[in-house]
Amino acid sequence: MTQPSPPETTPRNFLSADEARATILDAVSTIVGWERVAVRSALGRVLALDVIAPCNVPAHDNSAMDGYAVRAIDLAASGDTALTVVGTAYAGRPFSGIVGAGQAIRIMTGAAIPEGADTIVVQEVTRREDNQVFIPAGQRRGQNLRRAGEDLALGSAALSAGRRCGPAELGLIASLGIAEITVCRRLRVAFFSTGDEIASIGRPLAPGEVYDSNRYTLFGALSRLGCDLIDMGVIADNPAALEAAFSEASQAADVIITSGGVSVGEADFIRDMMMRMGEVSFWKLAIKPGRPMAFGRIGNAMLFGLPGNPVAVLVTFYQFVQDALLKLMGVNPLPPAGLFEASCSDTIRKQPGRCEYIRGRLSRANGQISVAQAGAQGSGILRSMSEADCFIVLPEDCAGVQPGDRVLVQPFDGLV
Ligand SMILES: Nc1nc2c(c(=O)[nH]1)N[C@H]1C(S)=C(S)[C@@H](COP(=O)(O)OP(=O)(O)OC[C@H]3O[C@@H](n4cnc5c(N)ncnc54)[C@H](O)[C@@H]3O)O[C@H]1N2
Ligand code: MOO
Repeated sequence: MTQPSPPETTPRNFLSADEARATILDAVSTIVGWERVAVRSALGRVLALDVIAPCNVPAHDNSAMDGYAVRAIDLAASGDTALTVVGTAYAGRPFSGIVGAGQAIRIMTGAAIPEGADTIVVQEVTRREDNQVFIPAGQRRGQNLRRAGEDLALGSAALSAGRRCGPAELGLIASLGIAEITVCRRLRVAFFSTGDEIASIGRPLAPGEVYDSNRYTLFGALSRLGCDLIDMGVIADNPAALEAAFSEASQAADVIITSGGVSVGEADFIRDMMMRMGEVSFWKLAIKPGRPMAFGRIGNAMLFGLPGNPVAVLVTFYQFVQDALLKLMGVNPLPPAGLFEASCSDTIRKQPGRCEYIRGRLSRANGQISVAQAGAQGSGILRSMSEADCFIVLPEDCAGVQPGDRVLVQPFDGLV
């Protein structure tokens, strides 16, 4: 990996979301290491090598329809042509003879095209009388055939290295008869929460404490990416404990993600410790929520110090960390941001100068997609994050939104 060299920022020089994203992506490169896994275990994994087709798919020319396999040369230009049906071809049980002049074969979808035939006539347009079938004029030579290799040709790259396997990829690999493939090793991510006020679940809260939710949102986000997780719990604002945690994390993991203690407040231990142990820059981002963030490395591990506020954790994770993790995991190209435009049904007040990620809900009426705010937008309010199904992304220069204005929307879920 190249050394990260994030730009310096001052309170007057906030880093834009695009600059932060570009700096982070420049600083990370794919981890080294791969393993062989069975096809099903490849779900969510990233291909380390191209998958080269060891055979044609389909393996043989076959029929796309139930009907009759005929020779186009036998068919009259006008009127019906009577052909003699001399056999049947089923999927998996081919007709082994040759289709001669004036002959036809009854054929089922998926059955191999018998030798001699070059055209499939769908059964609905034909008329059958005993062993004779009448074919109307107007058939096209080669119609309703699926050619050998038309999906995947022998020797071609069926999938490229860098592709993350979803359901379609598993099916594609299986269609080639491949049982095991080579994928990048899993990314190891260590994460912990910081702060004296943060309590682990399972015990009553002492005065001034809050339950640790960040470790659970991060657990969810990281698990969905298929990372190997090293959950290091809650680390108190104590130099010795923090040093031990950062040291252990940097040796065990490719990436360290923390929450809390990156702003200018009382948690200076964490900032000092990050600075002392690694090359870390503290950024003020021109975004809301998620303004303070630390980025750099400790030893060989990349470090993302996310802000403590629970929604700020998720915003910074999805806007900056997730693509970096995907790049480290070997994903290439990275998925598009998935932004589209919708009509906003709310008034949203906003100052220019920072990009805001508003929790929104999409709806559809009369063929129009519109979006509304999903409730209170404070950066500690997880409830609206859970009720939202998208971010409304208001760019830096936006000075507010009126009902009916077009806004950019980033949906949380893709279809596949
Ligand atoms: N004078 C300034 N104060 C603050 C600024 C600033 O620029 N100047 N930025 C504000 C913003 S914006 C954020 S975000 C926070 C981030 O600060 P920290 O990263 O140092 O986070 P903490 O102070 O530790 O915590 C903030 C908030 O979040 C709660 N928290 C922390 N960890 C968890 C957890 N694991 N689970 C649930 N809740 C958590 C914590 O109790 C605080 O309420 O700073 C602002 N202040
Ligand atoms: O920017 Mo802070 O991350 O709003 O809460």
